[in-house]
Amino acid sequence: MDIQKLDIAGLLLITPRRFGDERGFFSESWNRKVLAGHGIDIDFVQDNHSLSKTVGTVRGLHFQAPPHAQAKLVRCGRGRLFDVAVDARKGSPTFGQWFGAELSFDNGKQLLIPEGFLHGFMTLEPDTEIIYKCSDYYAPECDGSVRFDDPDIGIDWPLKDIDFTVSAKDRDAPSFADFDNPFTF
Ligand SMILES: Cc1cn([C@H]2C[C@H](O)[C@@H](COP(=O)(O)OP(=O)(O)O[C@H]3O[C@@H](C)C(=O)[C@@H](O)[C@H]3O)O2)c(=O)[nH]c1=O
Repeated sequence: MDIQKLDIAGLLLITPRRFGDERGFFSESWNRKVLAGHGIDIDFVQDNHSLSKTVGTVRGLHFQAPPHAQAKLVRCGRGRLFDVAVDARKGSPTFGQWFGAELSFDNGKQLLIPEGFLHGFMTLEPDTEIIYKCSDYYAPECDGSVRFDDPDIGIDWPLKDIDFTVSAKDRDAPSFADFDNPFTF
């Protein structure tokens, strides 16, 4: 398992080893002990799985506020997506900065996102599936979102001149400057 620390403290890009043979491959998609050996011991309690039918579907930027903040371990089950985490921790030296990575079925990469980040993604292929572990249960009363195309964050989304598929909630999300930010570093 290759574990790469990123420039924003707490974010990790993880590439599990794949054991290929004539049947296909085998891979450990999460191993608590291995991550604990790198100082990250997260008690994941919920797994999420969603399918996005069209290219250019955007979900996010989302977070859950304390006391139900969530760390997430994100991977792509089918297709290809651009996954993004935004540092929303007030006082963080990288506050407001974002990191994005292509996660695909083929590359098997995973993004580990601690509490205090906004998370979102854009699909790059039809029928793309995302699967992610969460460290707290869904708590709709703590659910929040920020506009995915907020100019203050300035995410360089890979697809530009297409009609994005976005939920009504995400279309009407507040800006990064205006959202009720519960996170500190
Ligand atoms: C997130 C979530 C949603 N739901 C329900 C609520 C709603 O009726 C339906 C669809 O919810 P949403 O529109 O919020 O789904 P979606 O836009 O896919 O929301 C997700 O986006 C990504 C980027 C994240 O990081 C996740 O934490 C989550 O916020 O599913 C649950 O039952 N449990 C959950 O954990």
